[in-house]
This record gives sequence, structure tokens and C-alpha cells, in this order.
Amino acid sequence: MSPLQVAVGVVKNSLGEVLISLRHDKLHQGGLWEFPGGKVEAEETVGQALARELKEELDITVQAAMPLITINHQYPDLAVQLCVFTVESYSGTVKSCEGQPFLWVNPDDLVNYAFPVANRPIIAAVRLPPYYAILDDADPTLLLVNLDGILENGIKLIQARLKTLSADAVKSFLEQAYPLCKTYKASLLLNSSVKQAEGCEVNGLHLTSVDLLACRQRPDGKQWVGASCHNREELRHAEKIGVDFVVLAPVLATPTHPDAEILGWDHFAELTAQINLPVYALGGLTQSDLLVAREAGAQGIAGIRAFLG
Ligand SMILES: Nc1nc2c([nH]c(=O)n2[C@@H]2O[C@H](COP(=O)(O)OP(=O)(O)OP(=O)(O)O)[C@@H](O)[C@H]2O)c(=O)[nH]1
Ligand SMILES: [Mg+2]
Repeated sequence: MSPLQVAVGVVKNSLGEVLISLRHDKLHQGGLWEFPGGKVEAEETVGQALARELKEELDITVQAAMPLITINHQYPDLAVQLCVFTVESYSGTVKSCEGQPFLWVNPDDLVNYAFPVANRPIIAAVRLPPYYAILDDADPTLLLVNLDGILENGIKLIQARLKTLSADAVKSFLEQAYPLCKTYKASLLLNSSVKQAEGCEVNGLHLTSVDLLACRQRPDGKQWVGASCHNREELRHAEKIGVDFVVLAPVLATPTHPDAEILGWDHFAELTAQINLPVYALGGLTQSDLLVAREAGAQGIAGIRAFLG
């Protein structure tokens, strides 16, 4: 049987808070919080269903919406496909048309509310930014200059991929980089191949594909865990151990990995559709590829050079 298709909306207010509502006890997954939305009816597109549901449930008119993530989930009693959109603009004032309690919640606080299990990657997608910068140590003398440039460009998620630095050099870099990122409200993840520097604070870990496959579970105690993937097997493993997001590469040809087999956008989209995780597209891309990436199901763009200029 084909899954029940559901249109789901992430509606934000001017403070950047996200609307959640409480599912009635009697409903499927009742008593849990949800993002507003509902079943796609026959003869209706997902976009039309989104507009109709948000009008019925909240009395707002959707003016623009952008795909965020699609989740295919099998509950014990029901298979659902949740097509989640970010509502970019709407008119009207949110009302509780069906008597459901609702709340405006800061994206980072969504983890404190009980949602259906299918919503875990949706919450990660809502919290994650559109761009993921990879800071490499090809020229170690440029590390801080490049980090400064990335932060000045407004990038909020950064991976330090310092494959050649000694543990001491990593430590002294992180002692400067972490507080700097904090001032810009950016999160700093350390690539798992980096020589671990004792006692250094970071916001998370980015697993290389080799380290990903060696993990039996999501590494403990990390705010964010990301992973590098190149194929279906790695993506499945990332989903299975419950990382928060992945990077899928290389989408296009890139000078940093000249011999790698290129995915192309079609194959990228095909792989991304099979996985319930936010996926950043990497390889030969720039910030201006964001719309193309989103249409292919991506969370956004990752890059080494894309955010330096
Ligand atoms: N709207 C919504 N549904 C979700 C979410 N997460 C999730 O698993 N679902 C599931 O998707 C399905 C959609 O259900 P719905 O009850 O909102 O559909 P609807 O508004 O058309 O309901 P109705 O039967 O009252 O008209 C339910 O099985 C629900 O458990 C979510 O965040 N939002
Ligand atoms: Mg509903």
C-alpha cells in the first residue's frame, strides 16, 4: 500500500519562532506536538494541500513555501510520507481553528517537546542553516583569516577539517576559533580525522565516511553529529545510527577531489529522497546553487571555497 501523504508546514513569526500544535489525544500519535498540516487529498498537489490545511487549521494564507525535507516513516499501524515545507511568507493571523493548543517555540528549544518519532529529522532540518562551511588546513597560516571571512559572510555552521595539524596546533586554533564562533552564534564541528585536542570545547563532531561506518551508534555527548557520505550504503548507516545530518558528495566536479566519481543532481536527488536526514550537497557548488539544491531535496550547500570570497 502506498504511504499516506501528508503536507506539513514550518511557520515562523517575526522573532524566528516556529509554530507547533498539540495533536488531540484521540488522533493517530495523539497527545504529541506536531507541525501543522494534514493529509493530501485525491486530485490535490502537496502544495495545494499545504495551503488548504494551514487555512483550515490556522486561518492563514500561504504566499510562498519552499520544500525543507521529506520523511518516509513506517509507524506500526501506518506508513506516512511527510512532505515538509518552510512557509516563507503568509498573510493573516494565526488562530486555533480546531481548538488545538499551539505555541511559538525557538527552533533550538524544539528538542524539549515530545513529537512523533518521524519528526526527529524534521526538527534537525528546522534548526540547521542553509550553508555548511568546511574550513581546511591546506594553508594553516590562513586558518583564522578564512574563519573570520566565513563568519563575516554570515555562515552559522562550520566544520574544522584540520587533517595535517598537530594536536598542539589544533588546540591553539580551537582556543581562538570556538569563542570567535560563539560571538557570531555559529556552531563549530570538528572533523573526526583531526588529532583530538584534550579539553577543547566545540559544538559537535563531523564523521568521515570511514569513521561513520565504524560507528555502531551516534557518538555520545555531542550537540551536533554530522557525517560525510558518497553512496546509499553510507547514507543508510548514517540514518541507522542517528546522526543529525549528512553531507553527500561530490555533486559536481571539484578541484579538491579530481578523481572522485561525480553524482550529478539527478542521482543526488534520488539518493536524498531515500533518506530521512537533512542532506547538504557538496562538490563544485557555490552559494547561488541553493535553490537548485533545495529542489533536489537538499538542506543546503556545503563547501570549502564557496564561503571564502
Ligand atoms: N500534521 C502533521 N502530521 C504528522 C506530523 N508528524 C507525523 O508523524 N504526522 C502524521 O501524519 C499524519 C497526518 O495527519 P493529520 O491528522 O494532521 O491529518 P489531517 O489534518 O488531514 O487530519 P484529519 O483526519 O483530522 O483531517 C498522522 O498520521 C500523523 O501522525 C507532523 O509534524 N504534523
Ligand atoms: Mg492536521
